[in-house]
Amino acid sequence: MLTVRAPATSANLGSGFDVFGVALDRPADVVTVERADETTIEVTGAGAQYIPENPAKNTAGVVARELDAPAHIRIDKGVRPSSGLGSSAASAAAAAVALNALYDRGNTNEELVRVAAEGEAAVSGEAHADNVAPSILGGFTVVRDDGVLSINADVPLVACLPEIAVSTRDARGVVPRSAEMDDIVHTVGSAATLTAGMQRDDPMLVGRGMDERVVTPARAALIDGYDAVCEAASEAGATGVTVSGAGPALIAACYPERQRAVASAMVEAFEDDGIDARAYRSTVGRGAEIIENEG
Ligand SMILES: Nc1ncnc2c1ncn2[C@@H]1O[C@H](COP(=O)(O)OP(=O)(O)OP(=O)(O)O)[C@@H](O)[C@H]1O
Ligand SMILES: N[C@@H](CCO)C(=O)O
Repeated sequence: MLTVRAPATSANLGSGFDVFGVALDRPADVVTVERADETTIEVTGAGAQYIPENPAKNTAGVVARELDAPAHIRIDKGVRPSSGLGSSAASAAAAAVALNALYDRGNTNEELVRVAAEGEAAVSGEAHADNVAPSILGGFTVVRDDGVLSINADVPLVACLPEIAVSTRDARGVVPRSAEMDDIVHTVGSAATLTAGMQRDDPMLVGRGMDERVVTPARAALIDGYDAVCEAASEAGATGVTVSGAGPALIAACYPERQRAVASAMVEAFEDDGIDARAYRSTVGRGAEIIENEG
């Protein structure tokens, strides 16, 4: 029996649609695996009632199939589904790390990112790896077709999760199919600024680098209260705010001394709009870890 904790993540960070991701300190999924003749899944925790236990429809079950590693899989959800905090990815990442160790498969973490992305494909229709990469590797990650980079960074973040659901499938449906050249140039400038900010542990550059004009406005329209929450976060000292993943969570960067105020301002702004919300204060966190191994 083996247990792995895999963290929530925030994908895109505005300018890095389907490319950038970052591991958060919390929340996290905890996945326990035991060898079995065929895969079965049991889900408890946040939003468990919305998550299929059929292995073909659960990201962890798809990972077990991809690794040819049948197991009884217990998923304790810390990351609520349809949150924009990489819920389906956290289970996929934890299962990949756990089953790779349980069956001694010897895959590298980079190989496990590809396996876990197949789990994501099963639920969202596309194998984007920008949540599973940081959930497995930790840090700030850059995913391309030809590989994945991970760098450690020390930048305070606030993820604010309102009590509304937006499915990744729906949020991918509103992404424009084309963009104007000046918006593309702007996005490249932002993405480079954000990457430099992560390298330098500079919250101002990270926040400025979140600015993006094509995907974010289309997604923001699906999130009640978006403009008011961004404004409140900025007034409280956020250096940048954007949609986390496919939403409805928002992610903000800030200096350490402003983190508490930014978190409160975001929650209050959602509440002023009649929407309950909670904030997670985080830094750029670690990736999936084995927390129990009973041989
Ligand atoms: N192990 C799992 N954990 C969570 N959701 C799962 C899992 N397996 C399948 N799903 C399904 O995946 C969907 C949730 O994934 P979705 O990508 O919409 O949310 P998310 O992972 O929180 O968002 P994002 O990718 O934007 O951060 C739900 O339909 C849920 O039933
Ligand atoms: N890059 C993905 C992350 C959500 O799974 C998206 O924004 O659709």
